[in-house]
Amino acid sequence: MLLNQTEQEVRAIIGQSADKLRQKQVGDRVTYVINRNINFTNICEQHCNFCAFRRDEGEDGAFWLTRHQIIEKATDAVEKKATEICMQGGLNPQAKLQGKSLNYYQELVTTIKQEFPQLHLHAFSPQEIQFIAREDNLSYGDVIIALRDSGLDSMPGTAAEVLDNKVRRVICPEKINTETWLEIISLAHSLGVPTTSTMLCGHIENSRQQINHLMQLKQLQKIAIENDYPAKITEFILLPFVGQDAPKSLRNRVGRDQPILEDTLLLTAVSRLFLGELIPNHQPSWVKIGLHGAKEALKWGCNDIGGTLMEEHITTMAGATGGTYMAVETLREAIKSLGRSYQQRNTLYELL
Ligand SMILES: C[S@@+](CC[C@H](N)C(=O)[O-])C[C@H]1O[C@@H](n2cnc3c(N)ncnc32)[C@H](O)[C@@H]1O
Ligand SMILES: Nc1c(NC[C@H](O)[C@H](O)[C@H](O)CO)[nH]c(=O)[nH]c1=O
Ligand SMILES: N[C@@H](Cc1ccc(O)cc1)C(=O)O
Ligand code: SF4
Repeated sequence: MLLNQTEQEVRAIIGQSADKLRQKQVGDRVTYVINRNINFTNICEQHCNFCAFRRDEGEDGAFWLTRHQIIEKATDAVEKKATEICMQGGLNPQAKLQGKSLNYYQELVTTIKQEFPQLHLHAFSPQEIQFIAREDNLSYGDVIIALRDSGLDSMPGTAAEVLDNKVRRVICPEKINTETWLEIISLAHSLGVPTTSTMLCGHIENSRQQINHLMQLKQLQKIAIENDYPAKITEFILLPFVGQDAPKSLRNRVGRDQPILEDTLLLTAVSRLFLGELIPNHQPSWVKIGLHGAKEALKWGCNDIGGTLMEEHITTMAGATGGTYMAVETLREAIKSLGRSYQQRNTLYELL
């Protein structure tokens, strides 16, 4: 099993194989996207054991942005030439309009899209879709169609964590299970909404569970392609767990504050080898492993350096040290220093 290799020389060979495959599949060019995160609230009814972002209503540090604040952030993003807004939030049962969660989320979408129709709105994880459906007693399809028709362009494949119900019962016992995550992502593809895919790694999961996670992503992509769905998975992003300020239960069990870069790189390489031609775009998270780590990951199978983000709260609140904003020039310099060329892309990996 590749993931169980501990010797540095053996790991290096796995990395080189992934790097070669990356080169063959997508060439040497490294892409980036100019985007802005907007986390509209951190008030959340759930209590995931890795999450330092969530707050109860009224608790210290709880926030809930107004429409005006959201427009201000989007305006600033457009001034900085952003093509994408990435929007996710806590699951806040108070976030309703005329008694409906869907109305509130649709208003989030139209707030941005009416003002800036050219912006690509990448928003709402499968967990958020399930939350709206449950609150309003709607089907997942009803929710996705309504948001899509209001202007939602694509969805983050977050909330995947590790697609293993045993792991989920420990790290996110209140979250949707594996089957529901897969169902909602596949439904989005069939309804013409592209998604990304992620894995929250480096906590309690074992290598068999990591491989099984990748296998399920592969299967999802096969379903989208074989059924000729109008959308599919655009990229894979490894999200290494940051434990420093995460809830003590998980932090102490994992026993470390920051991700181990060497392990992240090995999994980066194995993900490239394993997902193969089905998911050709791979992105590291500079928020979680730093720009230095992201540059390394570009030698271990990644071909994209991610987004400018402009602000980041979720893992920064967990103690991530990678920063919250990367200027375009910084991303380009990082790519150039590897002897590779850079290219701006949009959310769907079309070159700009
Ligand atoms: C915070 S949620 C926001 C959307 C929504 N509340 C949900 O859970 O789907 C987005 C993702 O952030 C990631 N995340 C949260 N805390 C993290 C941590 N301490 N380290 C690394 N990733 C983390 C998880 O993968 C999670 O699915
Ligand atoms: N790695 C992180 C991301 N990545 C997502 C990208 O920025 C972008 O939205 C995607 O590639 C679609 O174009 N976003 C975060 O908020 N935090 C990360 O750590
Ligand atoms: N917001 C997620 C990262 C993310 C965002 C959008 C994506 O499509 C994928 C990953 C985090 O901080 O962990
Ligand atoms: S990961 Fe998402 S659902 Fe879980 S507690 Fe954090 S904000 Fe809430």
